[in-house]
Amino acid sequence: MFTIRTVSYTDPAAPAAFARSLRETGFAVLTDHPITPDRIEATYAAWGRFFGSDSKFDYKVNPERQDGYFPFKSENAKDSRVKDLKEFYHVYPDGRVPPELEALTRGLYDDLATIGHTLLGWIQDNTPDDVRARFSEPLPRMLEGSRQNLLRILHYPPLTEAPEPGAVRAAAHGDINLITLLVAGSEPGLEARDTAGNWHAVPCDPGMMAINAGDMLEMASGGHYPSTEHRVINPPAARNVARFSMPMFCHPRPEVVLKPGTTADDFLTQRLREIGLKA
Ligand SMILES: O=C(O)CCC(=O)C(=O)O
Ligand SMILES: [Fe+2]
Repeated sequence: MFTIRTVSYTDPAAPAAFARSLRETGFAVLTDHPITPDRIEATYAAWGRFFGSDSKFDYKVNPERQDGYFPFKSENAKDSRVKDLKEFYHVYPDGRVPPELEALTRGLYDDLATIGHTLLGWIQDNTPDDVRARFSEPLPRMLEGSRQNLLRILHYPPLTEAPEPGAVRAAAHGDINLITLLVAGSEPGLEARDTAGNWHAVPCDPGMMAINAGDMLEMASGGHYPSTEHRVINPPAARNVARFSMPMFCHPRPEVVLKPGTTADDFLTQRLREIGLKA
């Protein structure tokens, strides 16, 4: 059975149910979280204007710092030959954000980072002792003082022509980081894969937030929390519209040891090469 549990952020039983869902499926869905649908909609609208204007080309990604604008077809999933049908912008605390988007985006960034810290505390407290003993430090502490958390603003344009065979909005992949927080996308399309290879739509009604475990949490927990593959499928012909989403990737401080001999920085560098974002 592959059941992604939906838990209320305010329910005292939420932390245990949340950790259980992550353990069983690599995913969990939160309701009653503090980021309101209005705010999400306003953020998508403002970034939609940015992606619709040529000023985005003034913010082209700085390959050293990885901040800024990544044009359409920059990234491929690990081991995928074709590029994803998306353009996106990477927000880091030390990186650039266009001035008209600064207040909205930085506010959201900070609130998501705080929620991420809380959720890592829930996971920490609800992980069996033998697994917890592997963590080089408590999970929430891995995030404290981190400048590496990444808010990615994604724009998947409507499909204009028949895409290259195999090209999708986002090909199947696992995330690199500890956990990812995904407020509801502007359209459906996100799916998660169970261990038998079947795909399941991830609930994404307004007001929901999906959370998934990434490769770093899988590694640090010795596989207790699976980094479940997920993808974003192309829109149906009857609803060929743009889709916006904004995953917050919670990343440890670079020197955090994920497993003996591997720091977060070592792991990130290796994975960025694999997905074509770093030379
Ligand atoms: O657009 C989405 O809903 C998910 C995007 C995603 O999985 C990613 O960027 O890693
Ligand atoms: Fe992802």
